[in-house]
Amino acid sequence: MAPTRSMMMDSPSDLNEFVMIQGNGVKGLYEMGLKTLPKQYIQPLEERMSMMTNKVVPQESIPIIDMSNNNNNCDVEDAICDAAEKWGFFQVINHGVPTQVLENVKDATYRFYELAAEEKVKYTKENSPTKHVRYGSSFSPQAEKALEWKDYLSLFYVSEDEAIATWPYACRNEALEYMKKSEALIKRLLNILMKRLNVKEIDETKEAVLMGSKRINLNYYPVCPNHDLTVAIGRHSDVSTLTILLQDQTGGLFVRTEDRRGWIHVPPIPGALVINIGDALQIMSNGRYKSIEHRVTANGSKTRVSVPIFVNPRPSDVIGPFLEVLASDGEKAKYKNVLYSDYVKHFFRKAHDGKMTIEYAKIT
Ligand SMILES: O=C(O)CCC(=O)C(=O)O
Ligand SMILES: [Fe+2]
Repeated sequence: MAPTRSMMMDSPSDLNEFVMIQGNGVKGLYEMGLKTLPKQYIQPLEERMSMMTNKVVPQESIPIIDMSNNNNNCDVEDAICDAAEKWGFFQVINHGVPTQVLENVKDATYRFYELAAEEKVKYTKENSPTKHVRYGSSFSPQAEKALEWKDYLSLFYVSEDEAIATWPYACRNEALEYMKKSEALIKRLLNILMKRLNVKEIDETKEAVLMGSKRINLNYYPVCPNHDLTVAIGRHSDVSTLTILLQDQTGGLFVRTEDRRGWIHVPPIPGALVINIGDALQIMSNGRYKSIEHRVTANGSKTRVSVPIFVNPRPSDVIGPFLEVLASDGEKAKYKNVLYSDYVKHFFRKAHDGKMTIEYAKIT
């Protein structure tokens, strides 16, 4: 029997069957014409953006950095390192990734989600032929206090051949092209950030630990009924070294203020990319660069897509503060050495919980 709207509202197992097992995602819920939010998505009061405790600070903004060659390189470098130290988040323009490549990957995101559920379901945890390709909804359903209004396709990059053989046809060329064309930007950013840490050269070992593996996610946030009662992504910081995020013109990404009392909106800028420091780089820089909490609100009138590239250490790498950072002025290590795959496992074991993940690596 086809599920009805009222079944969906009342029964967690029917909802799970429809969203996850059949692969309809929250996109399917939206397309059913639900007028009220199923209770599984209702977030506790303190997590809702409409609460006073989650004050939006409209006068604040993260830095917007023009990376074009016309600018004094030293100014650009300083702006990037300052932003990484103070905000952990910034936007870049004139970054060298062609606008067409960005437009194409957004179109490809829509193309994937417009596939029939029977097609998308081939990539769920239960069905996917490879653990490197995963289609899902919400974050970590078993662990969450409440579900999130989000569908995702997560693609772990191993090699071009493997990507061509296993990534969904609807989006694989565009996702690969976006990864390839952002490589120079990633290297430039990491070189700049390393210089301030006294790391003079990114040799093979450093390159592996900084950017030895990559994951690209195609996020889809459909229009949401009673959007104030839920979130699209709960508070978290990324476990990456760096994240390169492409967002569309909808808006909804918020970053924690420095005093942790409020949230700053990251305004969409056509052609820009949002860059944020992840936990791995906070650890490697011994806390010099900040991995900041962020979240995404659900939208009551517009569908939103975003495409982050998570630049990560390899799962088998051990990460800890770089010796160059500690040597510079006899600084004490704030973090211990941890196996990166253990760190990531720790992140996925629990619900989105702001900045708690990094406690795992802290020396107390
Ligand atoms: O959609 C966004 O703007 C942010 C996504 C995000 O934070 C993530 O995927 O980790
Ligand atoms: Fe994130």
